[in-house]
Amino acid sequence: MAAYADARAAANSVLPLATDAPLYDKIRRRTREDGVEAIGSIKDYTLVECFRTHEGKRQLLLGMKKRGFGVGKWNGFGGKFDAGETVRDCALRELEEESGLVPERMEWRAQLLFTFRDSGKLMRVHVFAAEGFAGEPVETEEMAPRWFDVDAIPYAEMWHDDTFWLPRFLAGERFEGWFDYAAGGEATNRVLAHEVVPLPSSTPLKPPRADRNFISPP
Ligand SMILES: COc1nc(N)nc2c1ncn2[C@H]1C[C@H](O)[C@@H](COP(=O)(O)OP(=O)(O)OP(=O)(O)O)O1
Repeated sequence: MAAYADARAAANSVLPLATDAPLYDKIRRRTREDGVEAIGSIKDYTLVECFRTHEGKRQLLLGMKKRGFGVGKWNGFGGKFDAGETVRDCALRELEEESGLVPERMEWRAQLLFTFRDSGKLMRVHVFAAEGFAGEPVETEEMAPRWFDVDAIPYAEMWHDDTFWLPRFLAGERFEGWFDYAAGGEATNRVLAHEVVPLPSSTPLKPPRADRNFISPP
């Protein structure tokens, strides 16, 4: 089972990790040690964290998710890829669809991996920092937006993983992270183990192309 999953993950993992894939190795090791499938299928998402300075304070825009995965939690803006999209295209489209905003500047800063103890699903989330917006965000069918001072982020009402990586993101770091969720993922919202690895300074500021970034389980 584990060998099959490894082969399948390798075949599917067409979007290279920013680093040498040490986190994938650890995830595979966890599968072997626990006998719980950790890389059954890989699904890619984008997530955009929007910043502004308002009345002298640095602020982060979060949206209250109104439906679907992560409903009831504050998060950045993003989602799944449409056919043929690059990572950047997906991030820009999702941000505009969910908030009405188009940024002047957006840079890729992190890649997050999520595993769940009760499923073989591996989620890979490409995180951007965006800045420079003409208007105010609008409420959409998916998100109700609100600006938060960066020293008043509502971590208790967010995905548990945010407590581990968002402070580092706010500090301007670039990294790759792995967050291993307890069974019940969305409902229990508890990270059992995590790792955050800084990206080497030589890492390009844009993600690799994602031409074949459509990964479906066999
Ligand atoms: C599991 O932990 C997560 N933590 C954080 N911080 N963010 C997460 C986690 N899991 C997913 N996300 C992000 C990734 C995406 O930005 C959204 C989920 O996107 P969604 O499923 O809503 O995708 P859409 O294409 O927008 O969905 P629709 O089909 O409803 O349009 O959350």
